[in-house]
Amino acid sequence: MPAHISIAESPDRGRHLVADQIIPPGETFTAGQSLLRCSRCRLARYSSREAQLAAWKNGHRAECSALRACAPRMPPATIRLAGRVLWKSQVHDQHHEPEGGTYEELEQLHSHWSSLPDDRKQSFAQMAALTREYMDGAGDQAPNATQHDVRKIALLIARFACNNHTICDEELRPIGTGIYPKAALANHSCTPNAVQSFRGNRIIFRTVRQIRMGEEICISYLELTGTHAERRAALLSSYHFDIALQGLPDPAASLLTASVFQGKEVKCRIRIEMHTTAPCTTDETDGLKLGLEVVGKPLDISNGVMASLAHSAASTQRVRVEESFNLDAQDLGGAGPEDDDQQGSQVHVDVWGPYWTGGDARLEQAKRVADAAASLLLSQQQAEALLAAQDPEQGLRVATQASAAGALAAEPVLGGHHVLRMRLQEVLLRCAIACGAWPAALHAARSLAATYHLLYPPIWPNLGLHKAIHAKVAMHQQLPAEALEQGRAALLCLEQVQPGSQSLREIEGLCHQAQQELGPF
Ligand SMILES: C[S@@+](CC[C@H](N)C(=O)[O-])C[C@H]1O[C@@H](n2cnc3c(N)ncnc32)[C@H](O)[C@@H]1O
Repeated sequence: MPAHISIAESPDRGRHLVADQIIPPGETFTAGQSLLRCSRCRLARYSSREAQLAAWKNGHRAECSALRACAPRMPPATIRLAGRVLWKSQVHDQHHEPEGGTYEELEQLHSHWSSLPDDRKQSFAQMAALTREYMDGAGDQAPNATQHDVRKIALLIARFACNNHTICDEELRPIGTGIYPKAALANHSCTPNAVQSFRGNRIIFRTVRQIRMGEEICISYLELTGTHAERRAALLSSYHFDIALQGLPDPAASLLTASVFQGKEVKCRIRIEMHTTAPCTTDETDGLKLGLEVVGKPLDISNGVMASLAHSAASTQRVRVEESFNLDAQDLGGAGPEDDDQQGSQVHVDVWGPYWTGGDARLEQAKRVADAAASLLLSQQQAEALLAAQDPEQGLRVATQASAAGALAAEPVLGGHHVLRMRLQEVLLRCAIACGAWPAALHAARSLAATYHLLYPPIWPNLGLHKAIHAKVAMHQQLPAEALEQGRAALLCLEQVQPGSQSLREIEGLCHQAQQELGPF
């Protein structure tokens, strides 16, 4: 661990990383090269002859025999990774402790075995049996049965499930998975103050805002544009902890779900997510009782915002509604952004709305929302399928039609920043780029920029990459001023989270070209 970061432990969050001093934004620290890595390639790749020799000594010799024994088939990534870990654990090099962590450190990580449902236990046990079979293929290199019994391997695979990192390239495309026992000590937050990136098989953490002394360093285990419900379900099923219990009021006692974001540029952002829940009390005024709270502080929301909340708060048991709003500081009363500690952080507000209990008018509205949401979802799925089938033109047609239908509706039921609209625009953008439809791509890039601004922290890799794409598309459309503006914004972001990357160099070149086209003035 770097000198200014230590490991702490608490009953509710387990072990976690804590800053021992103020850490400025953009600071990097490596949590090590992977003890083991599965690159999903056919053959292991090495950066140098020394690395190759070291890997041979560290277990690749056995791995190579096992891989040859099952060729031309290739074991799944998890099984290969488990094999690598176990072969490597047999080699005890007393002079060299792997930078990423030791096998002993790996064994201390959570497996959550006792809380796993039986079908998951069974599936891990099956994978363990297959790992054993694969490892036996190494012949005289195979581990002996007592060293690596199936139960032990199943526990190891369960540990992978809640500690692995997905290794991504610079464009954030997944290229493999790795286990990093030291980096695995970083806990999750939906308002992370650090982000992980990869250079080769090395994992690097970067701070995305200033971290106070004593503050926990957290990354996000998930894509941040996922809805609260999606994030909650994924964290519960894969990582066995519940974000609903963290700083949120008891769902049974409140009515809607939202997250308020506070940042420097946009003072406050509110993200509303609707869930259907068991019917609960409503007040006499409009059938809606808002139980809003910002991490324990009461939230005083103005009437105008209450009206917008009420407007979006239509839901049925089938459909979840999520929208993002810009709020002025005064809308947030006592929870305004003057508190410096809250700058750039996201504050959750829980609001639950059993709208179907509100009489015929509410039911009618809920039905319209459900129909609009279902149509957006269906079009998005169709466009994704067409893109995957190498037919981006058709995908673009489907997505454009659905997008236009929503925009042209006399009274759009779902707002412009609705999560389903965002997902439709994402596939529309990919289709448009794939078939060179630059005007459509530019339109989608602009509309996504507005939504991403509400959902991501100001410094975040996905945001930087989107601005880079927006800049490239604007350049294609011969709009150098827009390309320069977006390119510079992308540079500001990527310099902090991906310094030295190829994308960064490309955008520097693009900004230079846009500047030249604009001329000296
Ligand atoms: C990758 S490990 C992080 C290190 C872990 N705390 C430990 O003690 O080994 C993931 C596990 O940490 C715990 N965890 C991570 N983030 C958490 C959070 N925000 N709240 C509670 N527990 C969390 C969960 O048990 C999760 O399965």
